[in-house]
Amino acid sequence: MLATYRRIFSLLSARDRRNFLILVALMVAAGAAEVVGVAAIIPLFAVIADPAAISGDGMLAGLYEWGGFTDTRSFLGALCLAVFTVLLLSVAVRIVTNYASARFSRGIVLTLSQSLLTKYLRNPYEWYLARHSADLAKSLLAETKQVVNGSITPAIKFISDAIATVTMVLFLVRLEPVGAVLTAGTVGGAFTFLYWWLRHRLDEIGKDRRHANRERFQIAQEALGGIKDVKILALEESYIRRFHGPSQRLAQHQATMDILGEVPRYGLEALGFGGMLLFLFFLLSTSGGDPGAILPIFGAFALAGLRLLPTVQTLFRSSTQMRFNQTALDALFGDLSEATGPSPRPATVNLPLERELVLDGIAYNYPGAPAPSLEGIDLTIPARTSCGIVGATGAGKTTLVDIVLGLLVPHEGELRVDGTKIDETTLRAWQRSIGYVQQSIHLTDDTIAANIAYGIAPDKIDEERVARAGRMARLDEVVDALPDGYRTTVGDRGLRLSGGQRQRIAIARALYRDPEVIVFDEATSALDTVTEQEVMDAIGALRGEKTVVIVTHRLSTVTGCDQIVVMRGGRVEATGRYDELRRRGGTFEALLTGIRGAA
Ligand SMILES: Nc1ncnc2c1ncn2[C@@H]1O[C@H](COP(=O)(O)OP(=O)(O)OP(=O)(O)O)[C@@H](O)[C@H]1O
Repeated sequence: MLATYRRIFSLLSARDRRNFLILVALMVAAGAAEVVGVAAIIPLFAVIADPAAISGDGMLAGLYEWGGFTDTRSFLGALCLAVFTVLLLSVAVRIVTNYASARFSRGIVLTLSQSLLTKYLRNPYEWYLARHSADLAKSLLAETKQVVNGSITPAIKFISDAIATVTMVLFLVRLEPVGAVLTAGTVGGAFTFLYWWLRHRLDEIGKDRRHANRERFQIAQEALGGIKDVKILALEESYIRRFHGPSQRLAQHQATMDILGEVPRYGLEALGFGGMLLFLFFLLSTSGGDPGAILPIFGAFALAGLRLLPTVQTLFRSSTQMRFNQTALDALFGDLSEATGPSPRPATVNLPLERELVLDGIAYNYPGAPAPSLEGIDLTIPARTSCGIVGATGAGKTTLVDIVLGLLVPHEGELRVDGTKIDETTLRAWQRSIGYVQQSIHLTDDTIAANIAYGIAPDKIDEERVARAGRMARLDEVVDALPDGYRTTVGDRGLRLSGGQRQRIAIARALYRDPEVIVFDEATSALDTVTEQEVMDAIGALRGEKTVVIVTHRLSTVTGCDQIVVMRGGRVEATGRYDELRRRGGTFEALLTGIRGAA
């Protein structure tokens, strides 16, 4: 349990820690208020047991006189009212403490998911290569909630209940040491033994709950993300069945956890009742059988027991919950404490490409890959020219483009823009100069304009820029035919648009920020030849104005390029214009005649 607290504390921000200390102070006040509430009953029972207590020189007699009471009945009535008020006040303090605890826990969900998203987004691109996006989304949304509900809230509740219990037990010890120590020892011992006995089972189901939840997210993402394949291959039933297994495990583990946390309640009620009878017997035998002498103490113990029973039960429940959710907490802690690389400095200006882009002796190895994916790449791309990168599958085209985009950092060699080396100090400025179009665009369910001005707040969208980017991408002919023009909604993930239209939106998106360089990564591969021609016309219109890099399988896409780079096995095999390369043969000739496997 200490490990849970250590982890939780390390996840809290300085502000959260400060608030936590305030919360603990409130909990101590609530514990004290509870004791006062119970202690208030003692004078009441003392008067009931012995009305003579109001005469003489005791505290009760003093109160009787100070209040100007004339008979025992009215004094008892006033005492009842006072006890009730004290009890109400103690309940009010408890409500305020519980409210503060709940607010504190809810606030942590926000802090945690925010820090996790910050951590994820600041990680370099390479970090994402080894991760499943469904897993990240699950951690961000579902697991943070699970950790807060299952670990942090119970941990806070545990402290609050422990403070209340300890304060009350200390008060009872002062009142009647033997009875108090015996009761606390029996109940505490029974709970500790039960927790010890259940701990391995809780670890086991806690671990499997996390696995089952991960499987659910993966299956849901696969099924909903690939809905076309699911429909065509009639995989609906198979996915429904696959989803059922982990969902059932998840529900079962949660139910087991709930019942394990509740089981001792029934035992505790019986134990409490039996204990009270035993205590009564003990008091009667030690007081010489005088019921009047034992009534105040017994009353206080009975009331304290009434207040403590649910508290002790929650103490146990909180500890089992913490144990059950330890795996989720550990995983979240692991993600949050993972070191991120240095964040590239933000840039406010572009690093424009005026003369040439140089790749000098570039080599790159994917993490864990046995062989380098790029080696000895020397390449010069003059500004405002077009460069086609071709090669068989696995030749290293995408890796090369990711290096140019600054997503991957080369292990050897360097990338230079007009002589400036691209490193973490210049990366952001370089990336501001690049527009990127990939094979399939991720469209949001928003207007065409918002999709072109991707990532920009709706009130900041520059409509003129949208129209200009649209014109350059040859999108205006499509948009002009729509009644709402650029304000037309594209529908979830662009289902209402054809492939060519979607790709033209992708080009317009890349052009919105008016970049000097525009990179097309298999941007036309998924299109038919007629649609490809439309998109190629749009790309052709950029020639001479922008530096264009086109990665493709299809040689028809690069016929007009100023330079074509032929990749093979992670190296540059040849460079030249289309006709030159055709004459030279080699991989280019093989690609031309459709022979694959040259990589
Ligand atoms: N995340 C990765 N981890 C390990 N190896 C990788 C990873 N991505 C690519 N590779 C390897 O790097 C090499 C180059 O891959 P790359 O994707 O750059 O080729 P490509 O020419 O773009 O292929 P394609 O035309 O099929 O997209 C391949 O051998 C591939 O297996």
